[in-house]
Amino acid sequence: MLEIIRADGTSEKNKIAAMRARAAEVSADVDRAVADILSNVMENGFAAVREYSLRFDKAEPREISREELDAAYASCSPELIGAMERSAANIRDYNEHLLTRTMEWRSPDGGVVGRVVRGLTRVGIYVPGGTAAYPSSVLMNAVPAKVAGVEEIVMVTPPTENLNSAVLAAARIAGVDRVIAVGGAQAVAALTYGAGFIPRVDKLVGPGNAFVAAAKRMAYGKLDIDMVAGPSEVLVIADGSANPVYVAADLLSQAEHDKLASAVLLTTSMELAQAVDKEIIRQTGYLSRSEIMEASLRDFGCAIVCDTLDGCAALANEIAPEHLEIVTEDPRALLPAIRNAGAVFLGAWSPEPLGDYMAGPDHVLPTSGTARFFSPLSVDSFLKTMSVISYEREQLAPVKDQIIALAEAERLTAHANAIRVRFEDAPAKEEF
Ligand SMILES: NC(=O)c1ccc[n+]([C@@H]2O[C@H](COP(=O)([O-])OP(=O)(O)OC[C@H]3O[C@@H](n4cnc5c(N)ncnc54)[C@H](O)[C@@H]3O)[C@@H](O)[C@H]2O)c1
Ligand SMILES: N[C@H](CO)Cc1c[nH]c[nH+]1
Ligand SMILES: [Zn+2]
Repeated sequence: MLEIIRADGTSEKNKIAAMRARAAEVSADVDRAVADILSNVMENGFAAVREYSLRFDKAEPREISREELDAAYASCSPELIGAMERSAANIRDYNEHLLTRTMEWRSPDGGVVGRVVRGLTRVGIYVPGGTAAYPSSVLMNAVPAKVAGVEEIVMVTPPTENLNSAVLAAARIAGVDRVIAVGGAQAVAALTYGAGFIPRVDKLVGPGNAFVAAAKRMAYGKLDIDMVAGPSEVLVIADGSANPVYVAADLLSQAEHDKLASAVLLTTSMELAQAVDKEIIRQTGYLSRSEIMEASLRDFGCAIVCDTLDGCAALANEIAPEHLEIVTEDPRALLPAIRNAGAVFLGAWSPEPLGDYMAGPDHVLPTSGTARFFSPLSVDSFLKTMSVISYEREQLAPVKDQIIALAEAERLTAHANAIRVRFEDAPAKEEF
């Protein structure tokens, strides 16, 4: 059941504010719990990680062996392996197109300048596994890291029944170096401080529930993070031409992730909003995770009927959703009006699950309004760059006086000296 609101300048703003307030209420409780977990692991190391793992997931943290990965791969059906290989190939191709390459060129002074690109050394990837198994998230995290040339990829995921053979096979396909069965905020803490056999990493990426998202946010500074990728969200902008069956299905596809997931319809057609509501009830009737979907639609779902598509776009930019579908007569025409979204899906044949599993762009995307400033996970998330400067005497000579003038303006005489000594009659090397 979807609450339908007619936009009048106030009602829709109140609804958005109420959804935000509800999310903030949940996250205040979560933050308190996560702060305790982080400080306990910092003080007590692996013993604390183990205690939380037993408490929340009823299992010991452990490392998965190469043999287990091979056996898991062998036990998957050829169809599933084929689907994962194709998904991995599309993610690889997409990220190879994006890859920032090392570049060197001559500056206006004639010296050589440039930027060399390096993959990060050791990266942690978080693969969720509390209420569902996510082999696709293994690929979406690890393949871009591989394209970037990361030296060591350490994957963590909760030690639950969701750590199944598809997840392990995906790790093998993507070339993950180590798989450790540990999840939640305790996994984030272990990768932040190092705990027993769980190594400290330079950067931690990947989505997770509210506990994981809060832990990453709090750990930032001790390690780098990609973004806050928490409970899933979808926002559909549709006009009267949209098929309500498809729109309802797409909203439900994200509502099923989590009771904290959000699914919102912005439309110019009251008839469509009502038809989508009916469809949601019909489709929820035969889908398996109806309890989760009903809770997320109740607390974080609604349909808002606006006067114009530009009005829909303005509201969407304010919400800054993780996924934004545009299902209108001319979807591309609305794209220039969109500024804030993790990923935009154009038209009825680009449903959100296409992006979750296959198209190539990442499904690890910013949530909770952070698409205002965060970008999707990609090869860029795993790269760093260093600049390179290489001048010869004849290129340094014409700019020496200006460097000295700048150094003297800053009263940094040693800086000026380092230039000056090169152009004075210095003692010959042998005299030292
Ligand atoms: N944004 C994205 O790119 C993206 C992609 C895939 C999934 N998701 C989201 O990831 C989330 C996956 O959540 P999940 O729960 O299935 O798996 P998860 O691995 O993120 O979280 C499970 C962990 O949460 C911890 N936990 C559970 N209850 C706790 C409590 N009361 N106190 C402390 N810790 C607790 C447990 O340790 C458990 O291991 C969903 O919200 C889904 O929407 C997001
Ligand atoms: N929609 C999720 C990102 O919010 C990603 C995902 C994985 N599997 C299915 N969906
Ligand atoms: Zn999804």
